[in-house]
Amino acid sequence: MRETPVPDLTYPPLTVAGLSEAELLERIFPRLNRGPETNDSLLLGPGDDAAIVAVPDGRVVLSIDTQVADQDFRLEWNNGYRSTGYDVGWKAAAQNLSDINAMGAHATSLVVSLTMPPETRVAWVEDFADGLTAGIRELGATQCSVAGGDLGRGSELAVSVAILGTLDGRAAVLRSGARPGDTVALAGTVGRAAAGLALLESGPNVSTLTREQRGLMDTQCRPQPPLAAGPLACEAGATAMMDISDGLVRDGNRLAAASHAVLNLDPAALRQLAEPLKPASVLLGADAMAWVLGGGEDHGLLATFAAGRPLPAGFTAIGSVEAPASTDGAGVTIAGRRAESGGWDHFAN
Ligand SMILES: Nc1ncnc2c1ncn2[C@@H]1O[C@H](COP(=O)(O)OP(=O)(O)O)[C@@H](O)[C@H]1O
Ligand SMILES: Cc1ncc(C[n+]2csc(CCOP(=O)(O)OP(=O)(O)O)c2C)c(N)n1
Ligand SMILES: [Mg+2]
Repeated sequence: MRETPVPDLTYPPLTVAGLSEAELLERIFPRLNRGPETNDSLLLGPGDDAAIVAVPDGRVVLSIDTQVADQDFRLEWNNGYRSTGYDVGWKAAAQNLSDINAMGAHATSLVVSLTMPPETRVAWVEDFADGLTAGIRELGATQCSVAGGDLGRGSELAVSVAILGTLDGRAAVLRSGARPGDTVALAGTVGRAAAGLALLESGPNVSTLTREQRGLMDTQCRPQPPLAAGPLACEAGATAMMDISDGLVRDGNRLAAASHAVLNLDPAALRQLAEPLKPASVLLGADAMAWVLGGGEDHGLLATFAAGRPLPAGFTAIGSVEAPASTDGAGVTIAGRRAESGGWDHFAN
């Protein structure tokens, strides 16, 4: 659990412009890598020109993801909630750990770059470091350390994380291996982060929200990707896998296209996924099914498994893989009918 943050009582509040880079780093370093675990692969951590990591498997899984203020989060949302540094640090960890999870791997280290306007409070940056550390630990990525990073000044607050992972000798699970007859399965949630985003953007004031509604907001601000499920799916012989960051149908279309297949989803399974989102959808006059089909950022896993195989822990069947009727017929269908895409596109949305 999160420790109660020490309030910043200085007035005016200390901002990053009031410290040197070295002084700011001195405040960040002790907040990183605080777990009891030791990471054998980190040979040299923060403090030199670059970090050094061992790659015992001979291969490294590598990804990068960026969050920019007002594109991926807001410091102040329309419902009055203020994203804490802790939220943004947690989400930076979660969305990057998720891409490693989606290959069937586990994360070993990451580097983080923070671009900040000069008026950013030092307390916010410290909270960011705490959130990053807590996200890694509490999501279960106990072998992942923060190997280093970068600080810079800019007009927008932006956070980039590049992350490394290992497959421990296994073959990765790609998007391209789904075959007709396979079961389509989901681990983690879909639609919760989108419902949370709708509450943050247009919902009633944050102070009036119920526990359930706060929980949806929390999924948007501090997502909980199912990190045990990726390596488990890999070991269980998943034929294809990806994480859902942009929406079930949009991402499902990507997996389907890579596999030259149709993912035919079961409407009853989709209705079950929508059911817990109903109260929030009624409150906002929104469509719970649209959140299930189009909502990104829960970072659940979409995977396919050979028919008849028991699904690994955490996965539920939501459909089956079929052969496309024509060469350009790959995509997602619901009970045989082509699904509308929706979902997130940075340049179209
Ligand atoms: N600017 C870029 N240059 C090269 N490759 C990119 C760039 N942006 C994205 N990609 C690649 O395109 C693929 C899809 O990217 P993205 O949608 O960001 O993946 P994900 O949703 O899993 O994070 C990834 O393999 C990614 O590495
Ligand atoms: C202020 C704000 N507007 C919109 C969104 C919704 N949103 C932003 S990015 C995104 C999709 C996931 O981000 P992306 O950078 O595409 O991650 P990737 O697919 O690369 O993992 C969504 C649904 C948000 N989280 N915050
Ligand atoms: Mg991904």
